[in-house]
Amino acid sequence: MSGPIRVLSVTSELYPLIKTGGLADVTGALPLALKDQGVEVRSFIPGYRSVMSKLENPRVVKTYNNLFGSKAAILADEVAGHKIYVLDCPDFFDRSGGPYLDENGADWEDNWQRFGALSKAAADVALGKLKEWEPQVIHAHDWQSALSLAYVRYANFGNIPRIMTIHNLAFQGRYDAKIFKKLGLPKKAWAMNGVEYYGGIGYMKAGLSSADVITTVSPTYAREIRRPENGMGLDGLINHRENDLYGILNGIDDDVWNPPEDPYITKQYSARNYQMRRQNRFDLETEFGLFHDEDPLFVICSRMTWQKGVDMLLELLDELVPMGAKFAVLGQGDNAIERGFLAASQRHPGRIGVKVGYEEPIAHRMQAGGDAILIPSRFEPCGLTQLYGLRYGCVPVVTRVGGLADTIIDANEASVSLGCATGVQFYPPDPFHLKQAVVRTIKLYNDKTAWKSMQRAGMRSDFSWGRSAARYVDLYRQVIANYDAKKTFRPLSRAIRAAL
Ligand SMILES: Nc1ncnc2c1ncn2[C@@H]1O[C@H](COP(=O)(O)OP(=O)(O)O[C@H]2O[C@H](CO)[C@@H](O)[C@H](O)[C@H]2O)[C@@H](O)[C@H]1O
Repeated sequence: MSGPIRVLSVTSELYPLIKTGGLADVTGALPLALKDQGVEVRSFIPGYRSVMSKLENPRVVKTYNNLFGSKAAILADEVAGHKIYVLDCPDFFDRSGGPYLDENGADWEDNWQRFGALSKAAADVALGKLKEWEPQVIHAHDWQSALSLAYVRYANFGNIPRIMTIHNLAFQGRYDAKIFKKLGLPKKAWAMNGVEYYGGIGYMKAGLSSADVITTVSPTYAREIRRPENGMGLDGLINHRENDLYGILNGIDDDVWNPPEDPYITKQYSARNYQMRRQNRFDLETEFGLFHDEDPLFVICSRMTWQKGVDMLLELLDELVPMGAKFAVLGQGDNAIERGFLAASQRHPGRIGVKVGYEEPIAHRMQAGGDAILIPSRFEPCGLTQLYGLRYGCVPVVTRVGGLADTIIDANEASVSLGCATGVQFYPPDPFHLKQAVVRTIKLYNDKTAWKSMQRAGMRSDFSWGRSAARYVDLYRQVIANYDAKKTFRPLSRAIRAAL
């Protein structure tokens, strides 16, 4: 094959243009890592207000008079090293509030149209309707772009290999059956192996059943979602697709998350002089209104949702503070959880500091100044904040689930004596085991030799994108090779699957 592999990545978030969570970090970093490995990724994203304001030199490459009832255009641009196509559709995307939620935190009522339109227009690009560029693979991320694979699959003309990546199965985009007619898909798509899902429409379901290959963001999560307790109703389908399912661990963008050159922190440092973190710790304590003392400083930087298990921590705070733990908390999400943390900070001034909101610079300062980052997730497809913690010498304390299980080496007797422990793991995710983990962490923190060794081992570990990007390259190569002249996909052989 000559020239770079051409991939269209379809996503509702992309750092640094629009981010609400880890999806943006991955779709922002992976294309750059793939560029170094001979893949040209162009990303297809919605023209939210914040995205439109960051465009530099947009060109109109396609127009629509009626895309789900609205006028729209596809713009091409290059921003922050990314080649992007932006769906400019003011009716759907030019509004205040977030990408998925309005200012009151409710789902936008027209999300099915907004992300239906995104998917339809992305499928047009995939099917070669732009004169300037034709991709060889379409790669969709999460439910918001999943329908693009169905549009490609059911198109009358053209077809290319279709890859679906699950970042989080908890969000699925489920809608009433009555929207089916408005999606513009053929009747045959209304089927159990199509877009129909428990009598309605499931966007994630449609993506999973239309994909040639499915990936998720860690090997352990790939196994977990095959079980009813983690499959969120899709475990049956996922088991049916077991031969097409791959777990590829996320990496981190080590230019963005880079302590020696992080512009957001007071004192830059590296693995060699990480003691300089002390100044960052002091400043973080000041920023969160915490006492300056030697007690361990736990940081939490997370969406405030059931998934993240932060409600379990809330229950325990009144017991943990007297044990000598201090907490700096940054997050937003569930109102009851946000209120709970704010109330706890009132009860324990100087020991618990809380900021409700989304602040990228503070997220960096927490990693650079915290002693340990707490991630008590009930499930975690990969998790990125533990990887940032490793790189910043902020020791991760995590549940042994999903990507957290794959990336952290628990501090047991063997790993501590070998100097390869990088964090603390606990299981199952419940308040009792969380409390034990915090107690164990405080003990380790007070053993200065063990603690330094954990920080150093974490900072030595390499979770940059290189290796994982190489797995995506292999996958792209294989799916392209397995498309025959009739443009149908031959499932990958067992030997190839094993090699991937
Ligand atoms: N209040 C706040 N202010 C500033 N920054 C904040 C913040 N709250 C969170 N963040 C940042 O958002 C990102 C969250 O990363 P996670 O891996 O926890 O992703 P998330 O659960 O959103 O995404 C899903 O997708 C990713 C990507 O595949 C998976 O790793 C993950 O398991 C899955 O649940 C990090 O960059 C973190 O620093």
